[in-house]
Amino acid sequence: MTTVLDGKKTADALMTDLKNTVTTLKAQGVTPALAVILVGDDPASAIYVRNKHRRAESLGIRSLQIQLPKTTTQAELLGRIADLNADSAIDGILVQLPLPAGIDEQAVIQSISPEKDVDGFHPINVGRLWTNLPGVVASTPYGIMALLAYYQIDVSGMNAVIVGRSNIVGRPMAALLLNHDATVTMTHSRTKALAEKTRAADLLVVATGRPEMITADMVKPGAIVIDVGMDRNAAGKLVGDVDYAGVAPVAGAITPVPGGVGPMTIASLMIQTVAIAKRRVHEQQ
Ligand SMILES: Nc1nc2c(c(=O)[nH]1)N[C@@H](CN(C=O)c1ccc(C(=O)N[C@@H](CCC(=O)O)C(=O)O)cc1)CN2
Repeated sequence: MTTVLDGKKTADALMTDLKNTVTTLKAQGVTPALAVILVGDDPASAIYVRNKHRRAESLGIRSLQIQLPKTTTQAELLGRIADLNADSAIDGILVQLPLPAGIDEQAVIQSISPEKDVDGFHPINVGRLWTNLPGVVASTPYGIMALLAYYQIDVSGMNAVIVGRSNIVGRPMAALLLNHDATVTMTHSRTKALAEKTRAADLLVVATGRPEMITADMVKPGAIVIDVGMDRNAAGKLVGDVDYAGVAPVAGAITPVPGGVGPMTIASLMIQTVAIAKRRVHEQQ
């Protein structure tokens, strides 16, 4: 029997506990606060930002949504970030990606204070992750680890294969799995004989943006398959990077799309915003 790793159910369960933590923090005089900057009018980004805002409000987290026009200059954006860096009532800052052409993504990420970089994209937080030191971790890989933990899946000693080497998912996922004692293989668009590698995986994490590219013949029977993709197929249906109908009967456990990794990404953002805010309690004392 294949286990469906239900990200929506898991996120809801984790958020119930987090809401209690927020209530306790507020009683101690700290209201966690998250600032999300959206530049431009990308429709998918607008939905993700709205969902982040709704989730934050439902938990009692103060949510600042900063919507800037697509004509915003890099200097203007850096100015807004500098103001948020200096605001002691703001715990987490994130700039929704992708950014409009003409804005240097790395310059923007690096302008966010590493202590408030709730996306975990700042090189200081990336370095902390790769040296297995405490720090903020990118929300999607963090959420995948939380989902595996919820289903009591211990990755220690597993052969983990990651397909995709993005800064948002593939690379931080590799570091997290390594930190949890998995044996990690990174693959990408230039990898030769990809199917040979994916078939060796006890745990397969796919984040390529190529709709339904992982087919049943590429998966070891019983493997745990994590699908980070969110694509539209030719018929316009929302699908992942994994051919769910073909792969689910082969896999031991699999995430659906939608309702798998996506909800865990937003839950992780909330968890890490609250974790940053907790530091303020100690600073106050
Ligand atoms: N600054 C950031 N930008 C982006 C990130 C990020 O972590 N930080 N990740 C993605 C977008 N993203 C969050 O920002 C995100 C994407 C998808 C979902 C989600 O819940 N998806 C649903 C399906 C939604 C639909 O129906 O369209 C699901 O999988 O069930 C949450 C967050 C890129 N940018």
